[in-house]
Amino acid sequence: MAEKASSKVYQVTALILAVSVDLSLFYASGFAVFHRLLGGFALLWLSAALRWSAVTVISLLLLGDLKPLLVRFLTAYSLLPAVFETGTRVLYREQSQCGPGADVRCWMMFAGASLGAAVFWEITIPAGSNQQKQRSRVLFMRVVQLYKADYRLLLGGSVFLSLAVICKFQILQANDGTERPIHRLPFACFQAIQGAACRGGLLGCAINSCTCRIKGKLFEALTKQEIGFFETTKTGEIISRLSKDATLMGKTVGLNVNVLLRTFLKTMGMIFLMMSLSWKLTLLVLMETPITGLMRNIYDTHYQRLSQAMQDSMARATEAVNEVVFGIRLVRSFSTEKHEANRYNKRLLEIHTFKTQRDTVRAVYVLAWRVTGLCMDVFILYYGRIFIQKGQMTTGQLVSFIIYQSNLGRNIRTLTFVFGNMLNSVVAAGKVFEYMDRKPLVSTDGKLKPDQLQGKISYQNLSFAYPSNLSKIVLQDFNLELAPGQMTALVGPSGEGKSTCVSLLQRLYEPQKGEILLDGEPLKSYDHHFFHKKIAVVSQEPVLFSGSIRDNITYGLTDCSQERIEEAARKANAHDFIKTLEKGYDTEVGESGGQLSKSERQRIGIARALVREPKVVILDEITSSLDAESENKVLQGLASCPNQTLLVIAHRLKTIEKADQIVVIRGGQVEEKGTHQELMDLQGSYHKLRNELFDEVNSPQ
Ligand SMILES: Nc1ncnc2c1ncn2[C@@H]1O[C@H](COP(=O)(O)OP(=O)(O)OP(=O)(O)O)[C@@H](O)[C@H]1O
Repeated sequence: MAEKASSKVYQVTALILAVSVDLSLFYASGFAVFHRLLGGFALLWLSAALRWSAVTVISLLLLGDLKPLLVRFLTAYSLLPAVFETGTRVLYREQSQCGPGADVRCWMMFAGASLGAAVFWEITIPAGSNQQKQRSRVLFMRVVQLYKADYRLLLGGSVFLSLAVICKFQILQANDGTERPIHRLPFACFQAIQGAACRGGLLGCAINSCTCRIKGKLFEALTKQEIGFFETTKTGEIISRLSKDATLMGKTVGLNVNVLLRTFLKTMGMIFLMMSLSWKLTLLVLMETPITGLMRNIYDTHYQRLSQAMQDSMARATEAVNEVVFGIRLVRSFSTEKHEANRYNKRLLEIHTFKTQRDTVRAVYVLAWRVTGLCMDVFILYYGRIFIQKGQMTTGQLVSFIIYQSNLGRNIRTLTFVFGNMLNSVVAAGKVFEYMDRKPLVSTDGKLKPDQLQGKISYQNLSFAYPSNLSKIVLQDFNLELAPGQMTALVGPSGEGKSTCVSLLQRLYEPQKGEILLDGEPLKSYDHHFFHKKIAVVSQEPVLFSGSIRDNITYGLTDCSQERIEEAARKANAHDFIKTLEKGYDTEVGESGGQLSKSERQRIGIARALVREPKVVILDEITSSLDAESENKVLQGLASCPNQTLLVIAHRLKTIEKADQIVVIRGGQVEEKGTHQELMDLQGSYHKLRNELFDEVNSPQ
């Protein structure tokens, strides 16, 4: 306690000492300058340097470590009096009121101004933003690289841009009331319009072309991601990156850089013209820039936050619509129309709230921005009048200056706006590149493509949890062998890991421990296309894409003869029903195969798997949509390919009994395995399970 109190006393004493030393130095430097002890500016700046050293050393002694904001404050605070005095003497050839005879009001004014400047600096260029800047630069250069293919369009656009800017100046100069040739005005106008139109057209083409390229690349990268990625990333976010962020990113170079460059050139030209009329008024006008920059910065932060929140709500609203459209049968049969309408209204209200907040922020910003512009106009008129009275300017020059200034004001506002936009587009580019650069956790760069494949599968000490729920171990030390040419049936209670075994064999996920071998080689060492041609899967609900039956059967294959298609369809027991259709194999299946029955979709799914002549066939509960006869025919068809390894998840007793090996899975492990007879004799899990299934099948409804 006593220690704390003494430390407080020490700090207060040190602070008083620091302020006293600084005030003494402040007055001493004023006194020395006043009496010209060392002569003019040299002394002014020497005393400023001395003050800076003194306050820095004292602050270091007091605090031990100086934060960047404090360093900025101390620097501004020590140097400001010297800057102010030098400026007044050079510009007005007189001493400022805060010169040698300065009083404590000046001291406080400098302290306040320095604090304001340091805080402004901190907000606009925060300390530690170097890393961020470096990253933005790298991202920007990467976007520029993407524009490489459109360099001709960009080059043409830049030429027309320069032309338009030059002509605009000619127009302004011809109009500013000074003695410049007016007869060239119509030509300059024509050139400016032509330049602007051609520039817009060419750059627009470049933007569109680059945006398409970005979207294409992003989509390609997305399709390579593992399933876990899609399970852990929101659909709305993926769609937002593909649509909004990719579009924003495409505009980075083509639009923002173009506007930035054009406005920058115009601004520079305007400043030059204004300087030639009155450099003092020009400096006054330029003081608006940091203020509008700061306002824009604050506005951007809030606007982006609210826009993001609004987009998230929009994605949720779209999701709600999608769910209802896809599940309209369920909605109707549970009569939840009102409930769904309320749910959607709630989402709309959320969007509306964020939109209102965002618009309010925009309105406040526009108001502040207009008030700043108005204040600047008043200042210009006030000082302009003074300069006219002093004979430093003519009325004509002031009018010309005001014309330029209104142009400059517009340009400065455009510059801050485009700069903000550019930062946004670089942030968007960062998000897009994050997906483009993402390496899928399930790699697809294996090279192995053996001429002969037996189809022997071994699960070795496999442990696995789904990426969306890593805490729940689904398979643990799982070991299993599937022999070539044999049929293995996976059975077990629901939710014990049967489908997970299949997903891992398809390489939809990567196990956390252990691995699966195909003919003694890890699955990941096989070439991606080769592997998926050799392992075919038919799932419970096969997905069909819109197109013909033929397109769906040959999905992903480039050359596939009609005989091969028909043979696969026969094995899948699909050929007969396809032949009865008016257009046969050219019949359109509709969106997601909606024009076919569940069983027909299933059989086309089986034909699609078999046409690839795979070595390993996986049937994941196909019995749920096939009747016993169809399933029998499918299994017979599969039996006609004796070398195929068949893995079946089934609940139908007859299917299971036929298997060469039956594996009971419970708790993510193999509990029992053997033939039907062996397991029945064992009187264990399988026996019990079978009795349960038998009871289910025979129970009176
Ligand atoms: N994509 C997923 N993300 C997270 N957990 C999952 C996922 N898929 C399945 N699970 C969980 O993993 C466990 C095993 O599921 P799996 O689908 O492999 O069981 P199953 O034996 O095939 O069941 P069923 O016979 O009902 O199809 C379940 O507890 C399930 O909740």
